[in-house]
Amino acid sequence: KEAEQQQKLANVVILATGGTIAGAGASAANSATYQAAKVGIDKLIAGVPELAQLANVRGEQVMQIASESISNDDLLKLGKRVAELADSNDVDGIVITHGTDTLEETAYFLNLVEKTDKPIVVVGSMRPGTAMSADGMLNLYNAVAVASDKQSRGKGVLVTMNDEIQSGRDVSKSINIKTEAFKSAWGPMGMVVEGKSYWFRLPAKRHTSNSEFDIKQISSLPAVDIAYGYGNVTDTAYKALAQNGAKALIHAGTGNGSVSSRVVPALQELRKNGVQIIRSSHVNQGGFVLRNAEQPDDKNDWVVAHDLNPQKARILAMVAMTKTQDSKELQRIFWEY
Ligand SMILES: NC(=O)C[C@H](N)C(=O)O
Repeated sequence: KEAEQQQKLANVVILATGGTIAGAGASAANSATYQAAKVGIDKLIAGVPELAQLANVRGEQVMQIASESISNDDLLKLGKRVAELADSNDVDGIVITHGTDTLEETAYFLNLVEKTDKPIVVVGSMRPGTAMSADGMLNLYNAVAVASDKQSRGKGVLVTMNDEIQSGRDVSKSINIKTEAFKSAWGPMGMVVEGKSYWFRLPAKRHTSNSEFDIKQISSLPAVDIAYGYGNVTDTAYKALAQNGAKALIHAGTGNGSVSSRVVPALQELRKNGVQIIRSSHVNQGGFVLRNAEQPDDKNDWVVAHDLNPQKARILAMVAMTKTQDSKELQRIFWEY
C-alpha cells in the first residue's frame, strides 16, 4: 500500500543553497538577528514531515551561503544542476531553497536559461527556523506543493512566499522586516493554501522552454555592473566600473531611468568605447522606463530595461550578452523577456 502511494506521488528534489530559511538565531525572539546558512537540507526536510504527503522528496546541498554572497559562478553551478535534474526521467519538480536578498535574481536567471516545462520553485524565508512564527516551514511546504502540481508546468520559474505564487521574473523583495516581503508590480500568479494551488494568471514574457537561452551552452557570464542615480550624483562610479572591465552598465536611474546632466557625457563616451548602457529605474515596485523618453536612446545607442529593476536588468544583460553584443538585439531581448 505504501509503495503504491509513493508511486502516485511526484518526485521532487530540493536543492539547498543556504539563506535565512537555513538560518539559526540565539533566541526565539531573534527574528532579524541570526546567522543565515547554518542548517543542512536533511534537517530542513526532517523538520517538515508533512512534505512526505505531498511528494517523494529528496534533498541536495548545492552550497551553504547567505544569498548576498552569491556569485556568477554559483549561479552557473546551480543552473547546471537544475538542468541535469530537469532532464532526468525520475524528477517531476525542483525546489530551490535560497536566501531572500538575491532570490529574485536567481529566480529570474533560471527563468531565462532552463529549457524545461517541469516546475521550478524558488523559496526562502524572512525569519530563521529558530524564531517565533518562523515562516520557512510553510513556505517550503508550499514550494513542494507547487513543484509537485502538474498545473505548475510551463509557467516559468515560480516563487512561493507568504502563501502567494509569484512569477520569478516579476517578483522582488520589497521589505526586509516582514514575512509579506515579496511583491510584484503586476500581482501574484496564484495562491497556495493547505497544499493546494489556485491559479489566476499566466506570464506574458518568454521563459524556460520558450527562451532562446540555454544554461547548457553558457560557461561564463560577462561582467555587468550597476551604478545608482541620485541627486548630486557624479560620473565617478560609472567610469570606475567601466575601467574595471564592465561590458555593460545598468544605470539604476531615478524615475523613468532619467540620467543626470553631470553623468550623460560619460555614458555617451563609454558607449562609444563599446560599453552597453542600459537605463533602468530604481523606483520601487513600479519602475517603467520608456525608450526615448527622458533621454534620446536612439541617438545615444542606449538600451532601456523597461519594467525590470536594476538587479534583474543585470541578470538579463549578462545572459543576453552571452549571445549578442548588438544594442538593437539587446533591446529586442529586453522587450521580450
Ligand atoms: N531572509 C534572508 O534570507 C536574508 C539573508 N541575508 C539571505 O539572503 O541569505
